[in-house]
Amino acid sequence: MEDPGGSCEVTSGSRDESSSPRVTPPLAIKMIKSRGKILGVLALFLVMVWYSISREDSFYFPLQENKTTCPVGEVEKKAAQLIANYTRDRPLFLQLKDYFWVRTPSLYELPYGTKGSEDVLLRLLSVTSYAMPESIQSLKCRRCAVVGNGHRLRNSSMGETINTYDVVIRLNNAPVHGYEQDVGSKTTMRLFYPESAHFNPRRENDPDTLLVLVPFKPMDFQWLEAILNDKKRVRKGFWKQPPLIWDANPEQVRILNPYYMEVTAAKLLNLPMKQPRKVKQKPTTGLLAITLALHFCDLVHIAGFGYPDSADKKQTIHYYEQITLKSMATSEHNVSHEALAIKRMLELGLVRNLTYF
Ligand SMILES: CC(=O)N[C@H]1[C@H]([C@H](O)[C@H](O)CO)O[C@](OP(=O)(O)OC[C@H]2O[C@@H](n3ccc(N)nc3=O)[C@H](O)[C@@H]2O)(C(=O)O)C[C@@H]1O
Ligand SMILES: CO[C@@H]1[C@H](O)[C@@H](O)[C@H](O[C@H]2[C@H](O)[C@@H](NC(C)=O)[C@H](OCc3ccccc3)O[C@@H]2CO)O[C@@H]1CO
Repeated sequence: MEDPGGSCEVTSGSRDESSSPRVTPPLAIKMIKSRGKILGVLALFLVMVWYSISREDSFYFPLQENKTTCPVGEVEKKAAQLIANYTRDRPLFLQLKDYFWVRTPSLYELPYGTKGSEDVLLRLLSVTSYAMPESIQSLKCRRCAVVGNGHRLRNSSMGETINTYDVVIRLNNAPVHGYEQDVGSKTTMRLFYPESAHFNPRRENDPDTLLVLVPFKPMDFQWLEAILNDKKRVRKGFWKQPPLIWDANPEQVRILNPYYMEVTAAKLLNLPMKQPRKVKQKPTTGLLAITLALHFCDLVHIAGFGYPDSADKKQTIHYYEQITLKSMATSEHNVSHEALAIKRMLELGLVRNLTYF
């Protein structure tokens, strides 16, 4: 008889092994085919799970983990293995009381301490705030994403994922406007120094973004004071012209505690706190931001970190502009040394990477 379905398959039967091959009815064929598909999908899923687990920088399931788990205490435990004398007791931002009432003398000058800058700080801290906003401080789980400015964010479609974190830390003048699909739009904190301040801060930040000044030299305080108190701007002493008009809400401005620069340099990069004049080396703002997150967050994921190979002269380094490693020739950073520090963090499971590294 002709197969009504028109496509009979010949299989080896199990009921009558000795007789000639059995003709399988169409329903059974469909079932076998769909079972095959299910098995295929399952196998693919298992491969993805295996791949995700085998790489410390899981990127298949960041959303789920980010949404459902709060690994309370894990960052502290692992960070203590990497950072000697690790403590969460130090305030993230400089506070007026340290310069007004107590005047705790700092051991170091900028960028590792505030020695010698007390007076300008007193003036600055009386016009800025220093507390962490309650909305951030009281988060049940501080899931943080630190977004580096690296080119590997370009066409990454990471924006939606990045926006799901409770705290999103961005750096310097890296734009979000026009890049939302790849880098997201939420910005909880932005770390910057005068030379890296965006000329249009309102466009690239949320109204409640904390604009965190990272002070590298005393002039950085002078710049902020002149802006906030509308004093005469000083043009000399900067390695690149910072904005002369900077339209930011003073209530959103904070000053980073140089303690975190000290920890990054001394504990993660083993840099001496006092360097000879000629051998100047300092951490990048990105590594500093990761250090900060390790002292504040319950979970730290990073994206957009990683420089091209030093031999690669053509590869652009940022997701938003066409410049190469050449632009960093006088930057005073050791990016391969930093890459090792980040790799150690990834290996420890202290941070996870949303892009590749
Ligand atoms: C010419 C120059 O001085 N460039 C420096 C720029 C520049 O001053 C600002 O972009 C403002 O224009 O700033 C730096 O950094 P930059 O602003 O380039 O990037 C911020 C942080 O992202 C990480 N990054 C960036 C690019 C890349 N391919 N891989 C990365 O991992 C780094 O951790 C980096 O810190 C800085 O502040 O650290 C470091 C750069 O050396
Ligand atoms: C996190 O560091 C920031 C950036 O990534 C660095 O490249 C930049 O380095 C500059 C360095 O800070 C400058 N030193 C001083 C004391 O200002 C150095 O100055 C040399 C100079 C001076 C005048 C005109 C041009 C160059 O220039 C470095 C950049 O080439 O520091 C950033 C934080 O400020």
